[in-house]
Amino acid sequence: MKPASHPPVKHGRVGVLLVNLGTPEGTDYAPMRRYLKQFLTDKRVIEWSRVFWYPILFGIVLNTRPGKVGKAYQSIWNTERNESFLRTYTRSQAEIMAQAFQSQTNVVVDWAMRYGNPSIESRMQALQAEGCERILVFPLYPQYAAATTATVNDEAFKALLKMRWQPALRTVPPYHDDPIYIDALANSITRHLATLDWEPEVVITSFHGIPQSYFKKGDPYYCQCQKTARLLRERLGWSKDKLQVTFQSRFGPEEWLQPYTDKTVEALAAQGVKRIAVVNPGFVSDCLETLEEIAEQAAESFHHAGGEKFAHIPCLNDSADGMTVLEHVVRRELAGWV
Ligand SMILES: C=CC1=C(C)c2cc3[nH]c(cc4nc(cc5[nH]c(cc1n2)c(C)c5CCC(=O)O)C(CCC(=O)O)=C4C)c(C)c3C=C
Ligand SMILES: [Fe+2]
Ligand SMILES: [Fe+2]
Repeated sequence: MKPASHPPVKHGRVGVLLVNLGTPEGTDYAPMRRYLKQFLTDKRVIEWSRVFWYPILFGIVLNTRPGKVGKAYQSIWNTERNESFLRTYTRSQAEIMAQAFQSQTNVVVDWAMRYGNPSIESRMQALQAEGCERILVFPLYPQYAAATTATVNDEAFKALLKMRWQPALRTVPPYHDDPIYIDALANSITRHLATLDWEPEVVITSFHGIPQSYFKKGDPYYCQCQKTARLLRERLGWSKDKLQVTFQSRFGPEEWLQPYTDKTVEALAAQGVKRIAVVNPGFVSDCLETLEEIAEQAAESFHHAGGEKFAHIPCLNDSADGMTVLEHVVRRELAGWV
Protein backbone atom coordinates (compact mmCIF):
# COMPACT_ATOMS: atom_id res chain seq x y z
CA MET A 1 0.00 0.00 0.00
CA LYS A 2 1.21 3.55 -0.74
CA PRO A 3 2.22 5.39 2.48
CA ALA A 4 0.55 8.77 3.05
CA SER A 5 3.93 10.52 2.68
CA HIS A 6 4.50 9.02 -0.81
CA PRO A 7 4.95 11.82 -3.42
CA PRO A 8 2.45 11.82 -6.31
CA VAL A 9 3.97 10.05 -9.34
CA LYS A 10 2.57 10.18 -12.85
CA HIS A 11 3.07 6.92 -14.68
CA GLY A 12 1.92 4.58 -17.42
CA ARG A 13 2.34 6.92 -20.37
CA VAL A 14 4.34 6.60 -23.60
CA GLY A 15 6.33 9.51 -25.05
CA VAL A 16 7.12 10.12 -28.71
CA LEU A 17 9.96 12.58 -29.27
CA LEU A 18 10.47 13.93 -32.80
CA VAL A 19 14.03 15.23 -33.19
CA ASN A 20 15.48 17.23 -36.04
CA LEU A 21 18.91 18.71 -36.54
CA GLY A 22 18.74 22.08 -34.91
CA THR A 23 18.44 25.70 -35.33
CA PRO A 24 20.02 28.97 -34.22
CA GLU A 25 17.95 31.26 -31.97
CA GLY A 26 18.59 34.19 -34.31
CA THR A 27 20.63 35.22 -37.35
CA ASP A 28 23.07 37.59 -35.58
CA TYR A 29 26.68 36.71 -34.92
CA ALA A 30 26.27 35.54 -31.26
CA PRO A 31 23.39 33.04 -31.70
CA MET A 32 24.90 31.79 -34.99
CA ARG A 33 28.27 31.21 -33.29
CA ARG A 34 26.64 29.41 -30.34
CA TYR A 35 24.74 27.13 -32.72
CA LEU A 36 27.69 26.39 -35.01
CA LYS A 37 29.97 25.77 -32.01
CA GLN A 38 27.64 23.12 -30.60
CA PHE A 39 27.21 21.59 -34.07
CA LEU A 40 30.84 21.59 -35.16
CA THR A 41 32.28 20.30 -31.87
CA ASP A 42 30.12 17.16 -32.22
CA LYS A 43 32.49 14.23 -32.90
CA ARG A 44 29.80 12.49 -34.92
CA VAL A 45 29.76 15.46 -37.33
CA ILE A 46 33.45 16.29 -37.57
CA GLU A 47 35.47 13.14 -36.97
CA TRP A 48 38.93 14.73 -37.34
CA SER A 49 41.35 14.65 -34.38
CA ARG A 50 40.49 17.49 -31.97
CA VAL A 51 44.18 18.52 -31.90
CA PHE A 52 43.94 19.23 -35.63
CA TRP A 53 40.33 20.52 -35.78
CA TYR A 54 39.98 22.81 -32.75
CA PRO A 55 42.64 25.37 -33.79
CA ILE A 56 40.90 25.65 -37.19
CA LEU A 57 37.41 25.72 -35.64
CA PHE A 58 38.12 28.26 -32.90
CA GLY A 59 40.77 30.21 -34.86
CA ILE A 60 38.99 30.55 -38.21
CA VAL A 61 35.60 28.85 -38.68
CA LEU A 62 33.80 30.29 -35.65
CA ASN A 63 35.05 33.78 -36.49
CA THR A 64 34.07 33.83 -40.14
CA ARG A 65 31.20 31.37 -40.65
CA PRO A 66 28.60 32.83 -38.23
CA GLY A 67 28.49 36.07 -40.25
CA LYS A 68 28.29 34.33 -43.60
CA VAL A 69 25.75 31.68 -42.58
CA GLY A 70 23.75 34.28 -40.59
CA LYS A 71 23.17 36.20 -43.83
CA ALA A 72 22.03 33.03 -45.56
CA TYR A 73 19.60 32.31 -42.68
CA GLN A 74 18.26 35.87 -42.90
CA SER A 75 17.19 35.27 -46.48
CA ILE A 76 15.03 32.29 -45.47
CA TRP A 77 13.98 33.27 -41.90
CA ASN A 78 10.35 32.78 -40.90
CA THR A 79 9.85 36.41 -39.88
CA GLU A 80 6.25 35.81 -38.82
CA ARG A 81 7.39 33.59 -35.96
CA ASN A 82 10.96 34.90 -35.74
CA GLU A 83 12.46 31.45 -36.11
CA SER A 84 13.82 29.11 -38.77
CA PHE A 85 11.39 27.09 -40.88
CA LEU A 86 13.01 23.90 -39.61
CA ARG A 87 11.75 24.82 -36.15
CA THR A 88 8.32 25.88 -37.43
CA TYR A 89 7.81 22.62 -39.33
CA THR A 90 9.15 20.37 -36.57
CA ARG A 91 6.80 21.93 -34.01
CA SER A 92 3.90 21.66 -36.44
CA GLN A 93 4.69 17.97 -37.14
CA ALA A 94 4.58 17.26 -33.39
CA GLU A 95 1.29 19.15 -32.99
CA ILE A 96 -0.36 17.31 -35.89
CA MET A 97 0.98 13.98 -34.63
CA ALA A 98 -0.42 14.75 -31.15
CA GLN A 99 -3.84 15.32 -32.76
CA ALA A 100 -3.57 11.95 -34.50
CA PHE A 101 -3.00 10.27 -31.12
CA GLN A 102 -5.73 12.27 -29.36
CA SER A 103 -7.86 9.21 -28.67
CA GLN A 104 -4.91 7.41 -27.06
CA THR A 105 -4.60 9.51 -23.94
CA ASN A 106 -1.54 7.64 -22.69
CA VAL A 107 0.56 8.85 -25.66
CA VAL A 108 2.40 12.20 -25.35
CA VAL A 109 4.05 13.71 -28.44
CA ASP A 110 6.84 16.26 -28.16
CA TRP A 111 9.72 17.63 -30.26
CA ALA A 112 13.35 18.62 -29.76
CA MET A 113 16.45 19.73 -31.61
CA ARG A 114 19.87 18.07 -31.52
CA TYR A 115 21.58 21.48 -31.55
CA GLY A 116 20.00 24.53 -29.93
CA ASN A 117 16.60 24.47 -28.25
CA PRO A 118 14.46 22.76 -27.11
CA SER A 119 17.22 20.30 -26.21
CA ILE A 120 16.74 16.54 -26.24
CA GLU A 121 17.61 16.32 -22.54
CA SER A 122 15.07 18.97 -21.51
CA ARG A 123 12.23 17.33 -23.45
CA MET A 124 13.08 13.83 -22.23
CA GLN A 125 12.93 15.12 -18.67
CA ALA A 126 9.62 16.83 -19.42
CA LEU A 127 8.20 13.61 -20.89
CA GLN A 128 9.31 11.68 -17.85
CA ALA A 129 7.70 14.25 -15.55
CA GLU A 130 4.48 13.76 -17.56
CA GLY A 131 4.57 10.09 -16.59
CA CYS A 132 6.23 8.59 -19.67
CA GLU A 133 7.83 5.33 -18.62
CA ARG A 134 8.60 4.53 -22.25
CA ILE A 135 9.98 6.95 -24.82
CA LEU A 136 10.26 6.50 -28.58
CA VAL A 137 12.96 8.77 -30.00
CA PHE A 138 12.47 9.56 -33.68
CA PRO A 139 15.51 11.10 -35.42
CA LEU A 140 13.83 12.77 -38.40
CA TYR A 141 16.13 11.37 -41.10
CA PRO A 142 14.83 8.80 -43.61
CA GLN A 143 18.41 7.66 -44.38
CA TYR A 144 20.74 6.69 -41.52
CA ALA A 145 24.00 8.61 -41.09
CA ALA A 146 26.23 8.61 -38.02
CA ALA A 147 26.39 12.43 -38.35
CA THR A 148 22.62 12.73 -37.95
CA THR A 149 20.76 9.65 -36.64
CA ALA A 150 23.50 8.35 -34.33
CA THR A 151 24.19 11.71 -32.74
CA VAL A 152 20.49 12.11 -31.86
CA ASN A 153 20.44 8.65 -30.32
CA ASP A 154 23.71 9.32 -28.43
CA GLU A 155 22.19 12.46 -26.95
CA ALA A 156 19.00 10.66 -25.91
CA PHE A 157 20.95 7.90 -24.15
CA LYS A 158 23.20 10.55 -22.57
CA ALA A 159 20.08 12.13 -21.04
CA LEU A 160 19.35 8.80 -19.32
CA LEU A 161 22.73 9.01 -17.56
CA LYS A 162 21.32 11.75 -15.33
CA MET A 163 18.09 9.93 -14.43
CA ARG A 164 17.60 7.72 -11.40
CA TRP A 165 14.35 6.22 -12.67
CA GLN A 166 15.02 5.80 -16.36
CA PRO A 167 12.27 5.39 -18.92
CA ALA A 168 12.61 2.53 -21.41
CA LEU A 169 13.98 3.93 -24.65
CA ARG A 170 13.39 2.91 -28.26
CA THR A 171 14.86 4.60 -31.31
CA VAL A 172 13.29 4.73 -34.77
CA PRO A 173 15.33 3.04 -37.53
CA PRO A 174 15.79 4.55 -41.01
CA TYR A 175 12.77 4.31 -43.32
CA HIS A 176 14.51 5.07 -46.64
CA ASP A 177 12.78 2.19 -48.46
CA ASP A 178 9.37 2.23 -46.81
CA PRO A 179 6.72 2.09 -49.57
CA ILE A 180 4.62 4.72 -47.78
CA TYR A 181 7.58 7.13 -47.80
CA ILE A 182 8.28 6.42 -51.48
CA ASP A 183 4.60 6.91 -52.33
CA ALA A 184 4.50 10.21 -50.46
CA LEU A 185 7.58 11.47 -52.33
CA ALA A 186 6.16 10.36 -55.68
CA ASN A 187 2.79 12.03 -54.96
CA SER A 188 4.44 15.23 -53.85
CA ILE A 189 6.66 15.36 -56.96
CA THR A 190 3.79 14.59 -59.33
CA ARG A 191 1.51 17.13 -57.66
CA HIS A 192 4.13 19.86 -57.69
CA LEU A 193 5.10 19.28 -61.32
CA ALA A 194 1.41 19.50 -62.29
CA THR A 195 1.34 23.09 -60.99
CA LEU A 196 4.04 24.15 -63.48
CA ASP A 197 3.27 25.22 -67.05
CA TRP A 198 6.45 23.43 -68.19
CA GLU A 199 7.93 19.96 -67.82
CA PRO A 200 11.44 19.37 -66.48
CA GLU A 201 13.87 17.49 -68.71
CA VAL A 202 15.70 16.30 -65.59
CA VAL A 203 14.61 15.92 -61.95
CA ILE A 204 17.50 15.91 -59.48
CA THR A 205 17.12 14.17 -56.13
CA SER A 206 19.64 16.09 -54.05
CA PHE A 207 20.68 14.56 -50.70
CA HIS A 208 22.88 16.18 -48.06
CA GLY A 209 26.42 14.85 -48.52
CA ILE A 210 28.88 13.31 -46.10
CA PRO A 211 32.66 12.98 -46.51
CA GLN A 212 33.72 9.98 -48.64
CA SER A 213 35.83 8.84 -45.67
CA TYR A 214 32.68 8.33 -43.52
CA PHE A 215 31.21 6.13 -46.25
CA LYS A 216 34.42 4.10 -46.43
CA LYS A 217 34.29 3.60 -42.65
CA GLY A 218 30.93 1.86 -43.07
CA ASP A 219 28.21 4.49 -42.99
CA PRO A 220 25.16 3.07 -44.84
CA TYR A 221 23.98 6.55 -45.82
CA TYR A 222 25.14 6.56 -49.46
CA CYS A 223 23.51 3.19 -50.20
CA GLN A 224 20.27 4.17 -48.49
CA CYS A 225 20.08 7.40 -50.55
CA GLN A 226 20.66 5.41 -53.73
CA LYS A 227 17.94 2.95 -52.75
CA THR A 228 15.42 5.72 -52.04
CA ALA A 229 16.16 7.20 -55.47
CA ARG A 230 15.92 3.82 -57.23
CA LEU A 231 12.54 3.04 -55.64
CA LEU A 232 11.29 6.51 -56.48
CA ARG A 233 12.48 6.13 -60.07
CA GLU A 234 10.69 2.77 -60.34
CA ARG A 235 7.55 4.19 -58.76
CA LEU A 236 7.50 7.12 -61.23
CA GLY A 237 8.55 4.97 -64.19
CA TRP A 238 11.42 7.32 -65.02
CA SER A 239 14.88 6.60 -66.47
CA LYS A 240 18.24 7.20 -64.77
CA ASP A 241 18.73 10.22 -67.01
CA LYS A 242 15.38 11.70 -66.00
CA LEU A 243 15.82 11.17 -62.23
CA GLN A 244 19.41 11.78 -61.16
CA VAL A 245 21.03 11.50 -57.72
CA THR A 246 23.39 14.18 -56.38
CA PHE A 247 24.86 15.27 -53.02
CA GLN A 248 24.94 18.82 -51.70
CA SER A 249 26.26 20.98 -48.83
CA ARG A 250 30.00 20.15 -48.87
CA PHE A 251 31.93 21.41 -45.88
CA GLY A 252 35.72 21.53 -45.59
CA PRO A 253 38.50 20.35 -47.90
CA GLU A 254 37.77 16.58 -47.98
CA GLU A 255 36.20 14.78 -50.90
CA TRP A 256 32.45 14.27 -50.26
CA LEU A 257 29.92 11.92 -51.83
CA GLN A 258 29.55 12.59 -55.55
CA PRO A 259 28.23 13.76 -57.95
CA TYR A 260 27.95 17.18 -56.35
CA THR A 261 24.62 19.00 -56.76
CA ASP A 262 26.08 22.41 -57.66
CA LYS A 263 28.45 20.98 -60.29
CA THR A 264 25.67 18.83 -61.79
CA VAL A 265 23.27 21.77 -62.08
CA GLU A 266 25.94 23.80 -63.90
CA ALA A 267 26.96 20.86 -66.11
CA LEU A 268 23.34 20.21 -67.14
CA ALA A 269 22.90 23.84 -68.17
CA ALA A 270 26.21 23.73 -70.05
CA GLN A 271 24.99 20.60 -71.90
CA GLY A 272 21.96 22.55 -73.08
CA VAL A 273 19.37 21.28 -70.60
CA LYS A 274 16.93 24.17 -70.16
CA ARG A 275 14.43 22.95 -67.57
CA ILE A 276 15.15 21.14 -64.30
CA ALA A 277 13.47 20.47 -60.96
CA VAL A 278 15.22 19.61 -57.70
CA VAL A 279 13.72 17.63 -54.83
CA ASN A 280 15.35 16.89 -51.43
CA PRO A 281 14.03 13.48 -50.29
CA GLY A 282 16.51 13.23 -47.37
CA PHE A 283 15.18 16.34 -45.66
CA VAL A 284 11.98 15.83 -43.69
CA SER A 285 11.52 19.61 -43.52
CA ASP A 286 12.64 22.55 -45.58
CA CYS A 287 15.59 24.32 -44.02
CA LEU A 288 18.65 26.38 -44.88
CA GLU A 289 20.02 23.60 -47.07
CA THR A 290 16.91 23.38 -49.23
CA LEU A 291 15.49 26.93 -49.19
CA GLU A 292 18.78 28.81 -49.55
CA GLU A 293 21.25 26.36 -51.08
CA ILE A 294 18.82 24.88 -53.61
CA ALA A 295 15.83 27.18 -54.14
CA GLU A 296 18.08 30.28 -54.17
CA GLN A 297 21.73 29.35 -54.95
CA ALA A 298 21.28 26.37 -57.26
CA ALA A 299 18.50 28.17 -59.16
CA GLU A 300 20.79 31.16 -59.64
CA SER A 301 23.72 29.05 -60.89
CA PHE A 302 21.44 27.17 -63.29
CA HIS A 303 20.13 30.41 -64.81
CA HIS A 304 23.63 31.89 -64.88
CA ALA A 305 24.93 28.87 -66.83
CA GLY A 306 22.19 29.19 -69.46
CA GLY A 307 19.30 27.21 -67.92
CA GLU A 308 15.81 28.66 -68.31
CA LYS A 309 13.36 27.03 -65.89
CA PHE A 310 14.18 25.82 -62.40
CA ALA A 311 11.77 24.48 -59.78
CA HIS A 312 12.44 23.46 -56.20
CA ILE A 313 9.96 20.85 -55.04
CA PRO A 314 9.23 21.47 -51.34
CA CYS A 315 10.02 18.85 -48.70
CA LEU A 316 7.14 16.83 -47.27
CA ASN A 317 7.13 19.18 -44.24
CA ASP A 318 3.81 19.05 -42.33
CA SER A 319 1.74 18.18 -45.44
CA ALA A 320 -0.86 15.42 -45.28
CA ASP A 321 1.50 13.15 -47.28
CA GLY A 322 4.41 13.92 -44.98
CA MET A 323 2.37 13.33 -41.83
CA THR A 324 1.07 10.02 -43.19
CA VAL A 325 4.70 8.85 -43.42
CA LEU A 326 5.70 10.04 -39.94
CA GLU A 327 2.55 8.65 -38.31
CA HIS A 328 2.95 5.31 -40.08
CA VAL A 329 6.54 4.97 -38.87
CA VAL A 330 5.64 5.98 -35.31
CA ARG A 331 2.67 3.59 -35.06
CA ARG A 332 4.82 0.73 -36.38
CA GLU A 333 7.63 1.44 -33.90
CA LEU A 334 5.19 1.76 -30.98
CA ALA A 335 4.03 -1.84 -31.50
CA GLY A 336 3.67 -3.60 -28.17
CA TRP A 337 3.79 -0.30 -26.28
CA VAL A 338 0.33 1.05 -27.07
C1 LIG B 1 31.22 17.77 -41.76
C2 LIG B 1 30.15 18.47 -41.59
C3 LIG B 1 28.76 18.05 -41.84
C4 LIG B 1 28.22 16.76 -42.06
C5 LIG B 1 28.92 15.43 -42.12
C6 LIG B 1 26.81 16.95 -42.23
C7 LIG B 1 25.89 15.94 -42.49
C8 LIG B 1 24.50 16.11 -42.60
N1 LIG B 1 23.75 17.25 -42.34
C9 LIG B 1 22.42 17.00 -42.59
C10 LIG B 1 21.36 17.91 -42.47
C11 LIG B 1 21.47 19.30 -42.27
N2 LIG B 1 22.65 20.03 -42.18
C12 LIG B 1 22.35 21.35 -42.00
C13 LIG B 1 23.26 22.38 -41.86
C14 LIG B 1 24.65 22.22 -41.75
N3 LIG B 1 25.40 21.07 -41.95
C15 LIG B 1 26.73 21.30 -41.67
C16 LIG B 1 27.81 20.39 -41.70
C17 LIG B 1 27.68 18.99 -41.88
N4 LIG B 1 26.53 18.29 -42.11
C18 LIG B 1 26.85 22.68 -41.29
C19 LIG B 1 28.12 23.36 -40.88
C20 LIG B 1 25.56 23.24 -41.32
C21 LIG B 1 25.14 24.65 -40.89
C22 LIG B 1 25.03 25.57 -41.98
C23 LIG B 1 26.39 25.83 -42.57
O1 LIG B 1 27.26 26.29 -41.83
O2 LIG B 1 26.52 25.56 -43.76
C24 LIG B 1 20.91 21.51 -41.97
C25 LIG B 1 20.14 22.82 -41.88
C26 LIG B 1 19.83 23.28 -40.48
C27 LIG B 1 18.94 24.50 -40.45
O3 LIG B 1 18.81 25.08 -39.37
O4 LIG B 1 18.32 24.89 -41.43
C28 LIG B 1 20.37 20.23 -42.12
C29 LIG B 1 18.91 19.86 -42.09
C30 LIG B 1 22.32 15.65 -43.01
C31 LIG B 1 21.00 14.97 -43.40
C32 LIG B 1 23.61 15.09 -43.01
C33 LIG B 1 24.08 13.74 -43.33
C34 LIG B 1 23.45 12.84 -43.89
FE1 LIG C 1 24.65 19.23 -42.53
FE1 LIG D 1 25.19 24.10 -46.15
